[in-house]
Amino acid sequence: MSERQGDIVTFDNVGLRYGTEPEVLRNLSFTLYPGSFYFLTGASGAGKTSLLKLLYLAQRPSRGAIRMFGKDIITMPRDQLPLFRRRLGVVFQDFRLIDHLSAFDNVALPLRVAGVREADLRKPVEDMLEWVGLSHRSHAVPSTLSGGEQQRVAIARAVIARPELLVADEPTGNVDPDMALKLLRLFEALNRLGTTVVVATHDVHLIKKVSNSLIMRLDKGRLFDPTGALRYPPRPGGTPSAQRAQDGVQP
Ligand SMILES: Nc1ncnc2c1ncn2[C@@H]1O[C@H](COP(=O)(O)OP(=O)(O)OP(=O)(O)O)[C@@H](O)[C@H]1O
Repeated sequence: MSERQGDIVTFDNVGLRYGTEPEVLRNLSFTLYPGSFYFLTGASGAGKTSLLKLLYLAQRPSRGAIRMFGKDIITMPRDQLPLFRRRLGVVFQDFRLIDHLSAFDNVALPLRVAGVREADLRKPVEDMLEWVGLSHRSHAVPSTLSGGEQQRVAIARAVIARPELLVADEPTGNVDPDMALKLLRLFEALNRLGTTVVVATHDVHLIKKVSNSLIMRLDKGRLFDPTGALRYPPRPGGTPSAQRAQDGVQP
C-alpha cells in the first residue's frame, strides 16, 4: 500500500459486509489528505454511514487495509483504539449525547477527557455554545432540547477539541438553512486550522457553499470521484482542488 508521511487515512481495497449479507462497501481505495474538506454523497442506502463508521473506528472492514495517522488500524490491539479515537471528532446521525449531562457538560467532555483543567475549559465551552446559538440552554439536559438543538450540541462536542479528523453524518439534517450555513462555517473555520473534514450529506446546496471542497460519491457501495478528490494529492502550499484547477480538471 502506498504510504505518504502525513496522510490522514488510507484505504486499500476495503470491503465491508454485515454478517453473511453481500458487501455493502466494495473495493474502496483512497487517501484523505491533511487539511482537505470532503463531502461524501450518495443515495440512501449507498453506504455513507457504513464508510463513516470505518473512518471513526466503530466498525472493522471485512477485507482490505486501513491506515490512520500512519498506523495500521486493522492489526492494532483493541486497547489502543480509545487513544486513537481522541484524535477524531464525530457527529453521529443520531447525536449520541449523554443523557444525564447538561449541554455544557456534553460539550466539555472531550476537553475533560484530554485533561484540560476546569478553569481553562469554561470559556471555550461557553464560546462554542454561543457560536451554535445555545448559550441560553447550557444547563439543559438532552431530553429537554429539540432535535436541532441536540444536533448543535453534538457538533459543538465534536469540534471543541480541534480534532485532526472530523467525521460528520448528515450534521445539518435537523436545522434550518441559516443555521446549516452557520454550522458549515464552523466546519470551515476548523478546517482552516488544519482539521481534515468529512461530511456526509444529501444536501447539494450545502456542498456548493464550500468552494474548496472535494466530493466522494458512493453508489451501491462503490466509490466515485467526480472532482478528482481521490486521485490528486495536494502539492506543498496547495489544496487538492487548487491542483485540480492547475491540471485543468473540471469537477
Ligand atoms: N448494522 C447493519 N446490519 C446489516 N445491514 C446494515 C447495517 N447497517 C447498514 N446496513 C445496510 O448497509 C447498506 C448501507 O447502509 P448505510 O446506512 O451505510 O447507507 P447510507 O448511505 O448511510 O444511507 P442513509 O443515507 O439512508 O443514511 C444498506 O443496505 C443497509 O441496509
